[in-house]
Amino acid sequence: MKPKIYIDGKDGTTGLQIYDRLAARSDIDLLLIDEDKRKDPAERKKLMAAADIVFLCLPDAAAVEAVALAEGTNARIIDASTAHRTAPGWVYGFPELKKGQREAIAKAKYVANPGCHATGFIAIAAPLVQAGVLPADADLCCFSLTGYSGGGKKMIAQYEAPEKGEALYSPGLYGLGQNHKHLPEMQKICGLTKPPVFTPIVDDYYKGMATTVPLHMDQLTGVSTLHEVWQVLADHYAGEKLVRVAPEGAGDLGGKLYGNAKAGDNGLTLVAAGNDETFTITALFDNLGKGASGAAVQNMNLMLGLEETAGLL
Ligand SMILES: NC(=O)C1=CN([C@@H]2O[C@H](COP(=O)(O)OP(=O)(O)OC[C@H]3O[C@@H](n4cnc5c(N)ncnc54)[C@H](OP(=O)(O)O)[C@@H]3O)[C@@H](O)[C@H]2O)C=CC1
Ligand SMILES: CC(=O)N[C@@H](CCC(=O)OP(=O)(O)O)C(=O)O
Repeated sequence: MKPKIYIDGKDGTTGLQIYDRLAARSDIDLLLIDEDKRKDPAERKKLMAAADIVFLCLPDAAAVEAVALAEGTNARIIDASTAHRTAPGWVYGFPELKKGQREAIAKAKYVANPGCHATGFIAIAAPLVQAGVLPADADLCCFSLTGYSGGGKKMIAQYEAPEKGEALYSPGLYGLGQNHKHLPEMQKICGLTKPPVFTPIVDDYYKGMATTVPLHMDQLTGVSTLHEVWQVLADHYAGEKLVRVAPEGAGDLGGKLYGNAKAGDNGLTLVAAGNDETFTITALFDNLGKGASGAAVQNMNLMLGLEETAGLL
């Protein structure tokens, strides 16, 4: 029997993108809810009870309610929201994080899919902390560009309104109170003692992210060249199919990194550029790919014992 999958919130930005990645697959059965009942708790519960895996693509509060709704069923849950990413009993859905992470995801009942900005930051900082190169108490900064689809249907409507305000044609810095909802997972999953100073920036393009951590070499221990830092990342991600480390420098990319470089892709590319004193490491990916829906499908594949990249390459 094919595994049964239900996407709660299928008509939202993340839900639709998961649907797009699964609709043509013949190795799973998608359970679809009647359009007029998509917010009806009783009907949603019925589909959850029939499903092996439920994706939650809902606002945080609705995701918490949905988990309660699924209680008592055999459904395993992949939550795309921020609600459970640092919650006990949930496995963080970033398989490349460390040894044993994919096995933990494969067995989990509850998987929290990473935040989009958090995905970029963690892809950079976690391997450096694990290798002992980046001290856990480092004072870090991070800035992160995202397309407007990162804000879901409401933000998409604002940016695509025919008479949008002049400001929306230019990059917008937000989270200036240092209270962005991804900060707790950025700190905890990397094993840092304090959060980075974080500047997310949304701009007038649909999708794609460039998340950057600038570093001074004297913040690191046991390394003295950019090449050695690059090597730590290259070793960590050796053999990975969805995360790759680009050759050192931004040369291959014409010396410039664009926020939409990986739009439409499910992978993530790390670029280390600069010199042996000051440098940046940037994660390029799609907020709707490795930053949300692609990652969610990768986690589903692992949980079902299927090829991890099925439907993603
Ligand atoms: N967009 C992105 O790049 C990313 C999003 N996420 C997270 O994924 C989750 C979904 O975000 P996103 O897809 O962008 O948001 P959207 O607003 O685009 O979609 C949310 C969907 O949930 C539906 N919904 C809301 N409340 C309920 C409810 N009680 N029962 C059933 N359905 C409900 C909405 O219905 P309606 O259509 O009527 O509004 C909508 O279709 C969020 O938690 C977000 O933080 C995570 C990573 C990246
Ligand atoms: C442009 C924009 O507003 N983006 C959202 C990120 C969306 C996202 O990643 O949501 P999760 O926290 O559920 O992962 C933000 O920064 O809040």
